[in-house]
Amino acid sequence: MANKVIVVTGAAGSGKTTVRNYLAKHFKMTKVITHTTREPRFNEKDGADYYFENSDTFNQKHYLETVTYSGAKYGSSYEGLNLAWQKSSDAVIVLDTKGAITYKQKLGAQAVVIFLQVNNVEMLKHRMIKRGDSMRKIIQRINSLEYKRDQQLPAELSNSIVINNDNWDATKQKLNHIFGK
Ligand SMILES: Nc1nc2c(ncn2[C@@H]2O[C@H](COP(=O)(O)OP(=O)(O)O)[C@@H](O)[C@H]2O)c(=O)[nH]1
Ligand SMILES: Nc1ncnc2c1ncn2[C@@H]1O[C@H](COP(=O)(O)OP(=O)(O)O)[C@@H](O)[C@H]1O
Repeated sequence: MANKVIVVTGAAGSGKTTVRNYLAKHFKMTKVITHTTREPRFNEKDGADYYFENSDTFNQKHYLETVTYSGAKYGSSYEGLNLAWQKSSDAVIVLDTKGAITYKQKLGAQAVVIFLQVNNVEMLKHRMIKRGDSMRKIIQRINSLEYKRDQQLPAELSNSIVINNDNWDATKQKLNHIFGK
């Protein structure tokens, strides 16, 4: 079977990580772990949520693409993608919209992009609070250009699957329909 990667993108708090975990659990997709220089959140584990790096170790990997998002560096390595493909032909990765565009350009039909949106952008903030992010981090994020940019579907991703994630049960139904359950 040809290798594929599902790219989940959208604004912070739109539900990307939740969707990724659901696809990994119910559709036997392997998560691609990406690299970041941001600090781990209280419940995050190195190697499971991200590879947490400092600026030296970050620079030692081989990247398909890297971005700066809200003051930290993020990058998806060839090592990470190939490791996922060794485990299953379907992989799933969470990226900002800039990374999703690069993935689509580099991987073409091998990359299937899902863009998540919510109707009310105030919801995004409430979800970050619920997730346990610190107020300082939330304010920094909300004021970042990347956060505002990722609320809109970019023109380069106009052929993506767009899912409104206001309601989790409705989102699950859509994912089950798309991925055949
Ligand atoms: N382009 C790119 N974006 C990434 C990568 N890893 C994570 N991201 C994105 O970086 C942004 C910030 O991620 P994070 O700090 O975990 O915040 P969260 O999205 O609110 O959980 C999100 O849009 C992630 O999808 C990567 O390797 N490349
Ligand atoms: N449809 C939904 N309705 C309500 N809460 C949701 C929904 N989808 C995700 N969440 C919650 O919102 C918070 C942010 O979701 P998360 O998946 O971490 O977003 P992202 O990875 O896009 O930043 C989490 O606490 C998650 O459980």
